[in-house]
Amino acid sequence: MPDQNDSTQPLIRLTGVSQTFRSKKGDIPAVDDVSFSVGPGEVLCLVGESGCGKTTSARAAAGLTKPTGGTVEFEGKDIWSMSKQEFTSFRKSVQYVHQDPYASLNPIRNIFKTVSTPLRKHGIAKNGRDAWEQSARLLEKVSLTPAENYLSKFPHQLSGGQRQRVAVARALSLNPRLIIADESTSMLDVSIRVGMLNMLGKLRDELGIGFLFITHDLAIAKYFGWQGKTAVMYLGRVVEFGPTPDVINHPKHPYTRALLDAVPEPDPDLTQTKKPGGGLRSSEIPSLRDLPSGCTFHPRCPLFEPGLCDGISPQLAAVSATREVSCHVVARSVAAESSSAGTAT
Ligand SMILES: Nc1ncnc2c1ncn2[C@@H]1O[C@H](COP(=O)(O)OP(=O)(O)OP(=O)(O)O)[C@@H](O)[C@H]1O
Repeated sequence: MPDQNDSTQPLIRLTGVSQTFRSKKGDIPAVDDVSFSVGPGEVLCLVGESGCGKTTSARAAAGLTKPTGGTVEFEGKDIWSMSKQEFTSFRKSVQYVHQDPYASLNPIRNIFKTVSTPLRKHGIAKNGRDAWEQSARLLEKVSLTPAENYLSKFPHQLSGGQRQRVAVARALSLNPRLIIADESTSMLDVSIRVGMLNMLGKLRDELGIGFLFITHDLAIAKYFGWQGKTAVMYLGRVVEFGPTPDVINHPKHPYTRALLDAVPEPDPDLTQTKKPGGGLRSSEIPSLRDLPSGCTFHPRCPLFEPGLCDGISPQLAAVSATREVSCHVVARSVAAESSSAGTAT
């Protein structure tokens, strides 16, 4: 059963997941052959430009859409082969916190009603008084204190940061094992963002909640996912994967380097990684309906080699014990480095 804690399995595992949307103008391969997993208390950041398939992958992980290919497992069990009861239990265990809390909170429901509805619906709160007390405790967990000051308020009476905390409190009401946070801090001011990220980090540490954290901003991945892993996505595919410090301090894929170059902030660690040549040949993102041949990044890539990169599609492959990169040129130079190291010894 998904509610039971099986520590040998990751919470969520996507294997070869693809999602093609049908449209009148043609198919849209939004996600192609994406694999990743997140365990209890772990953080995986999915990073990439708008439209690269982060939300589509996250929605597949949450069971909100059934992918057109591949499998999604929760604690080792294929979610699309689960019984109705198991699927309901899985959906409680994996909670999605949306980008825009104002859009996801019902404006005519006060905060008590917002937070207590799942408690009542799933029989977690026995009666009105219990629902009030549990809702207050949930608000305290997200540092909205004293909770009594917030329970009777409506979303429009709260700041953006406070609304986002209410959305997290509502997600916590079902004791989730995994939270999918989709750009959940992008609409907030920097100081409020940091407070929110610290609060999410506390939930990860204290409650052992796993996080799939979706962001276009590598600086946010660095802050929240430093002890976790980062997968960089481009046009529906993962192009680089590894421990966050390695990906950020030693980016290998030219797209990851370009994303780091685009981080507009005086962070000395990130600035140090900006290397000449990380700049793109083109700023234009190709259409998913008309993907470039070979490596789909080749029209923008500073390492582009005609005949190789526009001819063969690279696979995401291990370049070290912990890193995977999808790039012909990087794979070749890693292979050359290891063979010359082998010759030297
Ligand atoms: N239901 C849908 N029908 C058709 N196309 C879709 C649908 N959902 C997403 N897409 C398309 O799939 C692609 C990937 O979208 P997705 O929202 O997953 O990207 P994203 O990386 O999360 O972007 P953003 O950061 O802007 O949210 C986009 O081109 C998008 O327009």
